Amino acid sequence: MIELDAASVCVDSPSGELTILAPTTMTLTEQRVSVIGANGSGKSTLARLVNGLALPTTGYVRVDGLDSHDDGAAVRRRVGFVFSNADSQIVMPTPLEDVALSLRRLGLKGRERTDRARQILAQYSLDHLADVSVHALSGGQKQLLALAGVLATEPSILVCDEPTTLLDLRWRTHVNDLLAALDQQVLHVTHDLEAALLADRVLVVDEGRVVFDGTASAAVAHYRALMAPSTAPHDGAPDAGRVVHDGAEDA
Ligand SMILES: Nc1ncnc2c1ncn2[C@@H]1O[C@H](COP(=O)(O)OP(=O)(O)OP(=O)(O)O)[C@@H](O)[C@H]1O
Repeated sequence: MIELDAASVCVDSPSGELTILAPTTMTLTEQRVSVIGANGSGKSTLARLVNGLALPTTGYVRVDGLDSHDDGAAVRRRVGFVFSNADSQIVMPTPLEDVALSLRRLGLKGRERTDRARQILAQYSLDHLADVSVHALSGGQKQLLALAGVLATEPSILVCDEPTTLLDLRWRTHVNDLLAALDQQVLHVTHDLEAALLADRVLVVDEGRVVFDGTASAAVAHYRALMAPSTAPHDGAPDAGRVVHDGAEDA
């Protein structure tokens, strides 16, 4: 379970303190939560808050009851993070070594760790590439490897920040299908509205605040209206979500 309690993120800028995420309060218990919104709206900031990569300037973030400020290491162990560019995540020369490195976190050593890494690669149909250079992998294979490496650490929650943005349609579908089948709670930041439509709950972020929170279809409709030139965004159906204004919601 993810809880944000008046959590905001501010950064220093040449013109003074800049709020990049306004105070946000919400509890996310749904298995599949998507976050959509324009470029630069604050989606990644929200995602980074959830796994402790960013700390709230005000308020609190708790994951399964653990405070990201006081228990940062425990939160990061619990929340796996997948980036859009797998190159920023893969650090070892071969897939086998990369997954084996992730497994160090679980305390596995030597032969046991190598065997487990091979099993994990096989699970993701990457076993035939176990010992090749990671530079030889396609973009899709790299993203799959990054995902395998994160899931190897057995996180209880997975945060994916636009994991399919750099992938072709076939790989995008493959990665989305894998995410959909996971037992973990998944917070999926995406520009892929088809994927967002499959979520149990969708947050729309705009100009540093969550402006809509509700069912997938209502949230996507809200986002489309927000993005349409010179069209005022309209509220979702009352039972399908809520428009959020400064932490309060419309009746
Ligand atoms: N450390 C920082 N200093 C100054 N501005 C920042 C900092 N981090 C983020 N920002 C700004 O905050 C805004 C939100 O960034 P964020 O990466 O969360 O957006 P996003 O919705 O994920 O965008 P995209 O879809 O393009 O990835 C952007 O305008 C970004 O430039």
